[in-house]
Amino acid sequence: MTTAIEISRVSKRFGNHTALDDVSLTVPAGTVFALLGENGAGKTTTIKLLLGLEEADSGSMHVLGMDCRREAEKIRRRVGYVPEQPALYDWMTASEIGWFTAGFYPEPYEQEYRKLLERFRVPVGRKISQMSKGMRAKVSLSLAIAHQPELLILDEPTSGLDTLVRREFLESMVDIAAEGRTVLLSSHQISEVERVADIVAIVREGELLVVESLDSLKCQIRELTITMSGSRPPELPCETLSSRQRGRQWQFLVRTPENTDFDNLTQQSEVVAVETRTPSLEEIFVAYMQSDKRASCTTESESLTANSQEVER
Ligand SMILES: Nc1ncnc2c1ncn2[C@@H]1O[C@H](COP(=O)(O)OP(=O)(O)OP(=O)(O)O)[C@@H](O)[C@H]1O
Repeated sequence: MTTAIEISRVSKRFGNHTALDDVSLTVPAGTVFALLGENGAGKTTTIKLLLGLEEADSGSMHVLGMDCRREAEKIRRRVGYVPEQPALYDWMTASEIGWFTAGFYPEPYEQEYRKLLERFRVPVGRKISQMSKGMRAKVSLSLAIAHQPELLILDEPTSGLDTLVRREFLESMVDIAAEGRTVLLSSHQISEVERVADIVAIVREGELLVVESLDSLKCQIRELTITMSGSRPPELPCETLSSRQRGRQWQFLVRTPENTDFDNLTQQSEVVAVETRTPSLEEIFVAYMQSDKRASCTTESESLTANSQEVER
């Protein structure tokens, strides 16, 4: 397994506020890796540290084998980055901004950029100031990928874009990963992430709660709806991420080994019926946000390694 990003025990504080707290994770090359978290969770901070735009207080970070502190400039040359609010020169046309940016990269940057504008149907002669939000986003993405970076980092790439543009963006990410390149994506649009991500990391207030392949998360997390004849809650033989009671019905999101058979729960006294369902990524995300316990990252990184090998195959 080759590694695109390696973050080891990184912490970052802004004054008294801890933006990242002892975060470690590995992004295998050729995957779409999604960083999920609520506002202020530390997603943008992670991205800025990776690009050397901020410096970590402790720990180490490597991108494509390069040290984020010492080799930031080299990293920025090899990585494509679409920030949350791309800063584009408003007075330039789409074509001019491509010509200008081409000066920083080897050929055939401009040619590739023009092909991308054509694919995204962006009018090349239109000034950035006269473009819609979606068109600007497409220009940003084209600028970020025209040098065919091995790693593309996108911070909230689809927020505020319409469904069709969002779909185009997501399809480009899948295409990029299919070519063996890596995409790191920070997002609030969880249902979209579910369509494209291979690996998901959930961050809450600077803490990494889980990092795992999406397939494995979806195999191991189940929603259980248990109907009881009395008021006592059922006893569960597994880790509970969230629970909710409505009268005599209990709903749990639980984490269990794959293929756990819950039928034998009906042997417990007062258990009348047990139903199971695979939750959506959004439901899993909400459960982690509401869980008060920090999940064991050691176990999960172990399973991540196993699952990344699965992804590679
Ligand atoms: N330059 C800074 N100075 C002070 N505090 C900062 C700075 N940058 C980020 N923070 C704080 O660090 C925390 C993490 O911010 P960050 O921008 O990484 O969150 P985020 O997950 O990207 O949020 P969002 O989804 O809203 O963009 C927040 O509490 C934020 O206020």
